[in-house]
Amino acid sequence: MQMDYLILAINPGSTSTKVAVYYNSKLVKEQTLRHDVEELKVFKSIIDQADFRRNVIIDFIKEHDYELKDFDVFVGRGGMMKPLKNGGTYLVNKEMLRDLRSGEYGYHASNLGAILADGFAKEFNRPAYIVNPVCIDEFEDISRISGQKLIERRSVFHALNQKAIAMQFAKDIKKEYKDLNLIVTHLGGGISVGLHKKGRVIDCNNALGGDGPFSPERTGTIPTYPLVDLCFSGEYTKEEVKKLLVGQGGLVSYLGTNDARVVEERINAGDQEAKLHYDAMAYNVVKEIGSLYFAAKGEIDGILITGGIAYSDYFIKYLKDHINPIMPIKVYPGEDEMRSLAEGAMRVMLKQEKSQVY
Ligand SMILES: Nc1ncnc2c1ncn2[C@@H]1O[C@H](COP(=O)(O)OP(=O)(O)OP(=O)(O)O)[C@@H](O)[C@H]1O
Ligand SMILES: CCCC(=O)O
Repeated sequence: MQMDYLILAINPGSTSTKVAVYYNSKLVKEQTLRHDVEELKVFKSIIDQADFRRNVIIDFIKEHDYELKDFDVFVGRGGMMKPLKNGGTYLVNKEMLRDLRSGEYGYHASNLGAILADGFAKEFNRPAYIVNPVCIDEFEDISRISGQKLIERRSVFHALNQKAIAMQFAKDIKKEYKDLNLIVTHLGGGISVGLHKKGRVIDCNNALGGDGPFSPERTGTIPTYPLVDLCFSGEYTKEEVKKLLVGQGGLVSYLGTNDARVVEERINAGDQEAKLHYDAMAYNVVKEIGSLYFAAKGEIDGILITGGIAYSDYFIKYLKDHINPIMPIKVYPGEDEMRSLAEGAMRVMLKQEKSQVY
């Protein structure tokens, strides 16, 4: 059995495409290729971005003197598919690609993970996988109840990173993930706050359309009656309304950017509008963490903060000022998604784990 593998990990996010080369579990090269709102605006749908993101990845590969045929395995972030009861590594198959392309379960940048990995893999007859997709569903029944029988709450969140960070924290304190109760907050283009009870994410805001805090580019929970009025105003198509909620919501709608660093530059230059809306985003994150803290009766072993915005001293100070008096937060800036993708693929290649079938 071959024991050494060169892996290409592909992680399409709402504001970036992250690409990494791993030699077995060892990181060789990693790059975050950022996409401006304007750059992505020209595409009608996320699936239409496939060629654009594929070319960006090919440029990365060439720049680092690799060729596609050098890779033994391709692994992508998993997207919006039917709810999956089991976490882990899934082989990309036809049914999965069909659901990701059709958008039957929704569209998100991560739908492109399997599509791009499969496209590369097919050229050289290599396998393509996804790991812990955003549709992992470990909700308890009580978390599904929305308040309207026709609408059920769904588990859609940054499963790959939330789980990776939760496991990292468990390791740091020399405990097992399955023995801990945690609140994990991912602060990216989208924001998710999950309640992890003994290794299962039993509640979480739906990071994609959406409840919970607003994010750099999404509304999260908004007043429902005005939303109904907006839908029936005749001014917007269904797709346009969805875009107002995801893509053109949150900071984008107030400040015209999804880049928290740009917002902070404006705050530093004295822009009060920027400060008000950025603080409001932090305020809403605090409220979400607080609600899960009490939902868990305060029996929480750690409150963890991760994602791109966790690099921000300003944002973290706001969270600390509000949360630390109850329980000190633990900050893991950025994400561990690329390593999680590579390790998920490795476990299957080394036959330590069987890949799951979608
Ligand atoms: N040093 C920093 N200070 C403040 N904000 C930052 C910093 N670095 C990145 N960010 C912000 O983090 C956000 C992007 O986070 P991240 O890279 O985790 O998201 P993504 O992968 O594009 O989307 P998602 O995580 O929702 O899939 C952007 O708003 C970006 O401006
Ligand atoms: C589930 C949402 C993932 C993202 O925001 O990127």
